[in-house]
Amino acid sequence: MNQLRSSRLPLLRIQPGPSTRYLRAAAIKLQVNRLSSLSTPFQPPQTRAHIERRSMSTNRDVSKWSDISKSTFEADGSFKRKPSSFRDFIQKGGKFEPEKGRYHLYVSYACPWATRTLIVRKIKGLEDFIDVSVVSPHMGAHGWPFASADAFPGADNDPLFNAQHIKDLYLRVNPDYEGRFTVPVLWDKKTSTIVNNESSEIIRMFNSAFNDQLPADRAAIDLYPESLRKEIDEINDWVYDTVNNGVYKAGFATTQTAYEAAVKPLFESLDRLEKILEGKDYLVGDQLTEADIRLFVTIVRFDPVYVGHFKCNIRTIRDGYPAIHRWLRKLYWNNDAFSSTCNFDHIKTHYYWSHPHINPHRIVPVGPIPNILPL
Ligand SMILES: N[C@@H](CCC(=O)N[C@@H](CS)C(=O)NCC(=O)O)C(=O)O
Repeated sequence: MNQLRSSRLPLLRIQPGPSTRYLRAAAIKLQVNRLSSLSTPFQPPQTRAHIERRSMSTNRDVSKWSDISKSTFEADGSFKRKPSSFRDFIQKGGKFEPEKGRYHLYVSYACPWATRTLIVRKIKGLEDFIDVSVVSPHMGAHGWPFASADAFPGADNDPLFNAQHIKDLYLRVNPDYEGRFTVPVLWDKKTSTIVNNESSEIIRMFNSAFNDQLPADRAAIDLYPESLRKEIDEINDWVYDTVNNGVYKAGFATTQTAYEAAVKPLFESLDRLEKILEGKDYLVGDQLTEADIRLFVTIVRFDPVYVGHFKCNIRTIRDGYPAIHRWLRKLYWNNDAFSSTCNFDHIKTHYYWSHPHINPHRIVPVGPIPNILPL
């Protein structure tokens, strides 16, 4: 009782009534619980920075960046993608040396940008060099959750910190981080930081940084060969703007004008790609390059998601673009790097569930059946 009296806890006031005895017992139990949590005997010493970091990452309201339904759009109703924030490189002699097992890749199977990195990791045979964790496709108010927060089939827990969401990793690196909590994230276990969160740069690193340590046949695979760089850069440029990002610009537009300003160039670019791919297996030269990988991740999502969810419905790939369709199916059915990294359940669930501002009832359409046609 002495302890009770000396505590600063306000005593609960209980009005007399039929269940007074039950309430009084509950109130005493509550006081005791509060006291025992106050008198925890030993707390491991923590640095001030540690305490601040923890409280910043847990208490600060970051929903403006984590919750896509709170996104603010441009005044003209258009969607503008912000540049990625972490732009370091894995390279010999640099801050981030190419070392087997040092780096961890956080991805979503739903995300086209993240899937680029999975495809290149597989093509280059880097599975033993860089381990991967997959988030749940339900990107909600806190952004991307790990399985511990949302046990979706195929999702993983965070093996490094048991983080509940991708945002926890960003805030661990920088408690003041102001930006979107995107995947992919390439994480350095040695210095506990994010090396890079820009897929176009991660795939370049995977293409060459580990070559010295890879078997000769894998090291020889070059998805960005010197002789084709100019052509690859040129095609990447307009494909990024009008196709990869074009589907998002159409889907996230909040005015008719902004929507049409995105959907028309998108289909003009598909028409252009159709011509390029007539009688060809690859976009640039006669070999698989990063240009194919960067386009593939958008095209494989096109009929199952972008046609309906993002209103990119002037034509479908399967009915409107025979050359693109053949190129898509050849990559998917003939190369395991493309099919094994493609999870249509995660893809469809993510888009239709995660954008309630577009699809308020979160109903996932059943079709198209099948998601991708046989060759
Ligand atoms: N430029 C980045 C874009 C990555 C990106 O936007 N990822 C999306 C998923 S497809 C994301 O994580 N969005 C979370 C958000 O915006 O809150 C890259 O290519 O790596």
